[in-house]
Amino acid sequence: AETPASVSSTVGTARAIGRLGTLTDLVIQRLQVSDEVAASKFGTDSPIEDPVREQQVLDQVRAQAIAVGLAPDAAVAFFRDQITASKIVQSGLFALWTANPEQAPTTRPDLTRIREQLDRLTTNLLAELKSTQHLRAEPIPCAVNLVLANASGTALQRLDDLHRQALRTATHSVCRSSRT
Ligand SMILES: O=C(O)C(=O)C[C@]1(C(=O)O)C=C[C@@H](O)C=C1
Repeated sequence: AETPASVSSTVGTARAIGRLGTLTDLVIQRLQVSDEVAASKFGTDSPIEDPVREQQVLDQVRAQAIAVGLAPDAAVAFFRDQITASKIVQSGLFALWTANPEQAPTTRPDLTRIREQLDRLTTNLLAELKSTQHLRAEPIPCAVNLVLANASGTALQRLDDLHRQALRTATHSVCRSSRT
């Protein structure tokens, strides 16, 4: 039988299953970073929605998509979903922390640092969109792999209802976003 230590180290390195596993892991990481974004803003004057930053993210996506040979409009659409999903997580956590102040974060992470993390995830997500583009153009294999990756990623990362809902929003166009 495995000891608790080996179980937790297995979980720590566990990866979502299948050909969309890495993409799904990166999408989940971005949602988990959104918890940090929420913690950086909660109890401050900074609103969840920052249209100027959103435009910066999407401009960066468009430029990098062209550079790696992805259809820029499809890449931008995928990242609009990632931003929507981030706002779902942030609003859900704000509501939770407002109703249950004892669960609110006690330290406030630096948003500039967190955005650097998000920028690195943008690059990694675009690379993964590129390396899955042929699979994503095939509707049935894509759908099968997406279900597998989402189910395994949800279980391995023990996502709660809020993050599951965000994951669905974040991945709903994965099997269409390879269109040129
Ligand atoms: O950078 C932020 O302030 C975030 O909240 C993250 C993020 C994103 O997902 O990239 C989400 C919502 C904001 O409108 C801008 C950007």
